[in-house]
Amino acid sequence: MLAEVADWLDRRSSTAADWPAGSLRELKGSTRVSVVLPARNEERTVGTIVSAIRRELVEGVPLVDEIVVIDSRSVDDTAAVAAAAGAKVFAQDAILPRLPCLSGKGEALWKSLAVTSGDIVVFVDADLVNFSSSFVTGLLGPLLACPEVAYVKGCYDRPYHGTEETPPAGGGRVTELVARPLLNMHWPLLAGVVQPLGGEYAGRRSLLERLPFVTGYGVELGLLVDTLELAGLDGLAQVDLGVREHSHQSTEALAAMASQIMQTAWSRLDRQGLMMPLSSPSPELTQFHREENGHVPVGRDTSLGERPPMIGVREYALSFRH
Ligand SMILES: O=c1ccn([C@@H]2O[C@H](COP(=O)(O)OP(=O)(O)O[C@H]3O[C@H](CO)[C@@H](O)[C@H](O)[C@H]3O)[C@@H](O)[C@H]2O)c(=O)[nH]1
Ligand SMILES: O=C(O)[C@H](O)COP(=O)(O)O
Repeated sequence: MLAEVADWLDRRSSTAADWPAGSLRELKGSTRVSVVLPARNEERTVGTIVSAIRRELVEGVPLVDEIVVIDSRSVDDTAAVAAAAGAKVFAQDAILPRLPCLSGKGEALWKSLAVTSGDIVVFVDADLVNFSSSFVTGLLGPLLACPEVAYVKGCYDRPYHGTEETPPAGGGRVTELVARPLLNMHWPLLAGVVQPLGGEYAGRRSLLERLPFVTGYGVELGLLVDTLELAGLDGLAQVDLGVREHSHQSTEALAAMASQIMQTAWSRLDRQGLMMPLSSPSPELTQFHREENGHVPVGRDTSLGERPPMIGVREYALSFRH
């Protein structure tokens, strides 16, 4: 690990316990805070998360000014459950309706910037099964306390199939097998980020609106690399949020996520002119299903788009805000 990274870890690490809600109230002053949950078919978990934030950080210690759920083409009751719990709910495809609709989590996050008004935007996945409002306060702490910090990434332990004999660990398969090796290879300054793909992070609007967002699952890697470029390592902070449990996708589905993350890394390297002699990566992923007659190839499209910095569409976005 580079000496700068060790130094950054010393200076820019904290834990959620360092930022109790009461202590943030004064630091918040007139800063507006939005919490955004991107949600696709999360009716089982989204209500509990929204309710906890509303109860503890809107009605309790007033730190959060709005809770927004971006309904990402759910076919279940996500939107109704989130609204009943007290969130403002927007259908992803109804935001900025004059733009062609793209799909994916990154698209949901990018569009959230058009319908929220917080100076700070906190992103929380809607599939967490052990959510605590300290996830939000932990992410807010460094941003409210330290003007040089523009982006805060959560980190945690990630249980996966834990049993009594084996301690619960081993989650974050794409993180460990794809994202971390990629970052260490090409962006060693980001080697200190414990959970580069984690869905819980917060940023200042002034930064987020200047960043492009890839539309799919590459969004976290893209934001991290682009934040490093725009704000420098010192613009980033990391907060230990404890333990995170979420619903796991199949290995087959995670291969598509891995493909999108690699395409995002490629696009950032290409932007620096490093990939010039190589042809663009193919977004087609061939996987295999075992059938009676052997392994049958199945093609999966893992292509993803990219939205420009929201600041470029700000005027249009403002006219859409409620
Ligand atoms: O098209 C989509 C897909 C997902 N989601 C939501 O995004 C969140 C995370 O998606 P999920 O499918 O649960 O991703 P994970 O398997 O948990 O993937 C991890 O790695 C991804 C890639 O970096 C990150 O985007 C995730 O936040 C992180 O938890 C959840 O609330 C989803 O409902 C959408 O809103 N739209
Ligand atoms: O971040 C990741 O690597 C993916 O979300 C997969 O996580 P899991 O291995 O815990 O399901």
